[in-house]
Amino acid sequence: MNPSEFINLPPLLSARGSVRLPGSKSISNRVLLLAALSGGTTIVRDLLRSDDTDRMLEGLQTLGVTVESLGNNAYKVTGCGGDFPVKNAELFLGNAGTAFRPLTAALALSGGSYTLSGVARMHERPIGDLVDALRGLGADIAYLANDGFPPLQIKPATLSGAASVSVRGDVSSQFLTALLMALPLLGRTVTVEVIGELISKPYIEITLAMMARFGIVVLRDGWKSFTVAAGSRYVAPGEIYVEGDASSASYFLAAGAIGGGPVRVEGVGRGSIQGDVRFAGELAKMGAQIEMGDNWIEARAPVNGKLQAIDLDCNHIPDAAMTLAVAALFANGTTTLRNIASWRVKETDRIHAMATELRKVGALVEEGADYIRITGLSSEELGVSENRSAASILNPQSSILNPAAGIDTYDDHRMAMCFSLAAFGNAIRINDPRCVAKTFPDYFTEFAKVTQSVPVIAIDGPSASGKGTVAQRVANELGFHYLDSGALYRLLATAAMRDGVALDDEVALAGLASRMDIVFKGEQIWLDGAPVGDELRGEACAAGASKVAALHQVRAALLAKQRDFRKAPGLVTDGRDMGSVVFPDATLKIFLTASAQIRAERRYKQLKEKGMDAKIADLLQDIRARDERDTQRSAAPLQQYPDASLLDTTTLDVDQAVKFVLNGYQCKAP
Ligand SMILES: O=C(O)C1=C[C@@H](OP(=O)(O)O)[C@@H](O)[C@H](O)C1
Ligand SMILES: C=C(OP(=O)(O)O)C(=O)O
Repeated sequence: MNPSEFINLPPLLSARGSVRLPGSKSISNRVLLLAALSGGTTIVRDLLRSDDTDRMLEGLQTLGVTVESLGNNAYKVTGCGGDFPVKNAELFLGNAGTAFRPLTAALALSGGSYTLSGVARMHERPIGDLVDALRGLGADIAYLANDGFPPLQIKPATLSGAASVSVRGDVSSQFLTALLMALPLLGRTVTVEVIGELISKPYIEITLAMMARFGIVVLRDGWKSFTVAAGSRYVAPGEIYVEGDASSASYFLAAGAIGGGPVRVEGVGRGSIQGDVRFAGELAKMGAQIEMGDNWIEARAPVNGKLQAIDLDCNHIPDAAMTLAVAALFANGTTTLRNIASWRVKETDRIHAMATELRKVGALVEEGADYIRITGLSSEELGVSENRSAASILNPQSSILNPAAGIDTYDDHRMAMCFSLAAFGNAIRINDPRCVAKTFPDYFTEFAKVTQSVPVIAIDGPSASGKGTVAQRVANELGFHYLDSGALYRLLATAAMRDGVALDDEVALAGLASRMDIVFKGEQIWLDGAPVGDELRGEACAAGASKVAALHQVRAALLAKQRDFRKAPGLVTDGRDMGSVVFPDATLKIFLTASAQIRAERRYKQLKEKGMDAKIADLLQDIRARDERDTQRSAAPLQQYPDASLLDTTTLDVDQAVKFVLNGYQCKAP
């Protein structure tokens, strides 16, 4: 992992489309292990390829199990009937709970010498309850560092012959899963008694369903005890398909609910054995419209457009519940997610991580030992109009607007995936996005395919080309926001002179630049709530603007400021580097120009109308000199980029130019 990497997500307007889900992590790793423990070969299709499943695949191969890739995520596993050929090995299992816990149990009962280790965080994730249970069966397991935690040393042992064993169920269900999957190796009847309230119950259902596919029916008394009968042997099912991952589905379903939808996920549905499909029902409680088929689920925004807060016991969906926490940002009211103590011992302390990062985007968060309570900033609370989409509702003062900040992901794939949804509020930076590789390496590519960013029409061009007039008119026609980027440096100079900030105090100027509240309304510009008049065009202001524009931190702050104007439903902006530097992903880029002669004539007419005196020849000379400077400068020189359409207005009037831009946008609109 490289924590210095990040991905910048643009502000999102909407979500629609369809995603084929990668295979379920929980099913993939169970199937691989059970296939290895079986006699015979198993063809596994649609297996998840990710860090967690790679750790299981490597582990099995180290143990001497033959796994052959057939291409297209299909694998042939030749089982060893529970007798691993390699009796002495060191396994590195990363941070994969579904590899570490089940392999610990299987190896503890299989008569070899093994050490099992993982990443640093894995060595902080508890395993004591499982080790205690295995020791109850006579297994020889030692802690190599801290008691109760990996790394572990397993040695051959004389197993006890006990008919029953107890395991605690209130820290992780993976301990019970691991025991159940390993018990058939003993060849005799053993009953597992569960001590304490079993958490994450649906994962036990997955375990039982997979064991059944490999020929072993576990007898059960509710959630209290489970019996594996003597003579139970895993039998390879021949061919097995892995369902799509229901936890991974949650991000796309939430995107549909927040961003309008419909967003469809393919690979899980009504027929799924994964508990996380119930996430869809919980999203429906927030108002989302959900439809479900046997192998697909589709989500849309609520009929009235607004998600509602919920108060929910999330013990049955510990992983997908994280997605609800971020969806809560976009809901009216306060959402409480309860009974999630297990979040504290997963990839990171997820309650703390979630609370910290949600606060960065402006949410009010209360964190408890086993709950999290989130108040998002709903449109109602901000008093913005009804027809505004969920976008732009986040707190404009939040620290995430500082370009140097970003959402930290704590090496937790779900933190990264969850916070991609916050882009429906504002542009967002996600740090260390590659941590998604734990379960979904292509996540951000897939997410980009079903989300549409807030559109930007970027109009660049030389001075006096009339681009400002055209841009304002286009913004009015479309009901979009408007940004006159050239005015920003002059506004900063004005604000600095107003506040007595020295024009060479880089740090103070950059702070002022990010604090300035600027509104463009038709021809009028408002700075911090007051209209700015002709002083913006004055000599003092122009000189101040050129001084502040030379300062690096000011340019960075103003870059962020310009990007903040990108709010739903869209932005029209004019300047010199809008399409090339500020909004390189603009929906439509126009290079608007006219001959120098016609620009001089237009400027002359403008000045005349204002009662000012001028000479066309002088104006023409000025314009030529300015063109020369703008095209020759080293920082973002003025030029038509290959992805911008040329709009030469030499022979066009304003109406015709506006029409050209609107037509161009029609063809490209999201
Ligand atoms: O058995 C499984 O496949 C899993 C069980 C759950 O863990 P806990 O039982 O520790 O909650 C879940 O969070 C994890 O991602 C996968
Ligand atoms: C808790 C998780 O992983 P693990 O299987 O490592 O427990 C998870 O994927 O959210």
